[in-house]
Amino acid sequence: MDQRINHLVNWLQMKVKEAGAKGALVGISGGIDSAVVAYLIKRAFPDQSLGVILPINQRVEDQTDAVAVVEKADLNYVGIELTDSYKETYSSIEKKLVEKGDWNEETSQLGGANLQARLRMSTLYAVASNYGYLVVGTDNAAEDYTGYFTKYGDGGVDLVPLIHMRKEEVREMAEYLDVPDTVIRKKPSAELWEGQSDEDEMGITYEAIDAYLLGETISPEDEKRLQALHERTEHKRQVPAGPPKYKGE
Ligand SMILES: Nc1ncnc2c1ncn2[C@@H]1O[C@H](COP(=O)(O)OP(=O)(O)OC[C@H]2O[C@@H]([n+]3cccc(C(=O)O)c3)[C@H](O)[C@@H]2O)[C@@H](O)[C@H]1O
Ligand SMILES: Nc1ncnc2c1ncn2[C@@H]1O[C@H](COP(=O)(O)OP(=O)(O)OP(=O)(O)O)[C@@H](O)[C@H]1O
Ligand SMILES: [Mg+2]
Repeated sequence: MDQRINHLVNWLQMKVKEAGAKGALVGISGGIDSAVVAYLIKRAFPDQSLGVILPINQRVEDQTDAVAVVEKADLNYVGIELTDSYKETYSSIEKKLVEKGDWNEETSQLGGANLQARLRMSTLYAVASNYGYLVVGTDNAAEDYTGYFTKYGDGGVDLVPLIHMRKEEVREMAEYLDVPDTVIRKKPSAELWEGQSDEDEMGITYEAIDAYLLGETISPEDEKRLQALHERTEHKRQVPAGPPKYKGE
């Protein structure tokens, strides 16, 4: 495990150097993926790394866990409360679209959730530019395969060190790094609305996704679900599409 961690730490150092940047930061949610990245950037850049805690209607337990992570990782950190900014932006959008008679109540929960992720992304880039740091993402192999992230939200980052790691491998690394127990045992959640759970929303367990990624056989229903998620989100793993170059005249 030490070698695997060193491999990621060396890679982070190389990419930051290549970019001419000074260090790296990550958004800290109180969840396991960002906790592992917190420990990795601390190892890679002991004096040039930052954890950024960005609460939006966040449960107190998760904020406590986020602080426990940065303190245990000995990572420099800053907290920026985004609840009011989010509420103001969301309600301005809602007000105008209601006035226009175009407001779609059905898509509003997901629209609001993705706005939260994109507001965090914009904030992380503003903070990163202040320090001359790169923004490190937390997507793992299971989230990447299923497209379970917000395009240009939590998916809008510079580097993705965990991209080849199954959720189970993230957990193993978290245990090895001594991430706080409550964070390791917590049910994975994007926390974008009350009671949200990754597995409930995806309609498949991480265990099944991990097994599939390992080449093992999973139930036909799970495989069908996984393929549907993967295909539907292919656009998120690509650069934005443009038309073929016009060759006339
Ligand atoms: N074929 C296509 N080609 C090009 N673009 C396409 C497209 N289909 C949709 N789009 C665009 O993509 C948008 C949909 O993608 P997107 O905006 O990402 O939204 P969407 O995939 O609908 O929702 C994001 C999902 O990720 C989850 N999430 C978000 C954030 C964090 C976490 C977490 O685990 O912490 C999880 C969230 O709960 C939700 O299930 C559409 O509104 C459209 O603009
Ligand atoms: N309150 C928050 N403050 C700062 N960053 C956040 C916050 N909420 C989410 N993020 C960022 O969005 C990323 C995506 O969230 P996601 O839920 O997938 O990861 P996680 O919370 O670290 O782990 P888990 O998937 O097990 O919940 C987080 O890793 C973090 O970088
Ligand atoms: Mg989470």
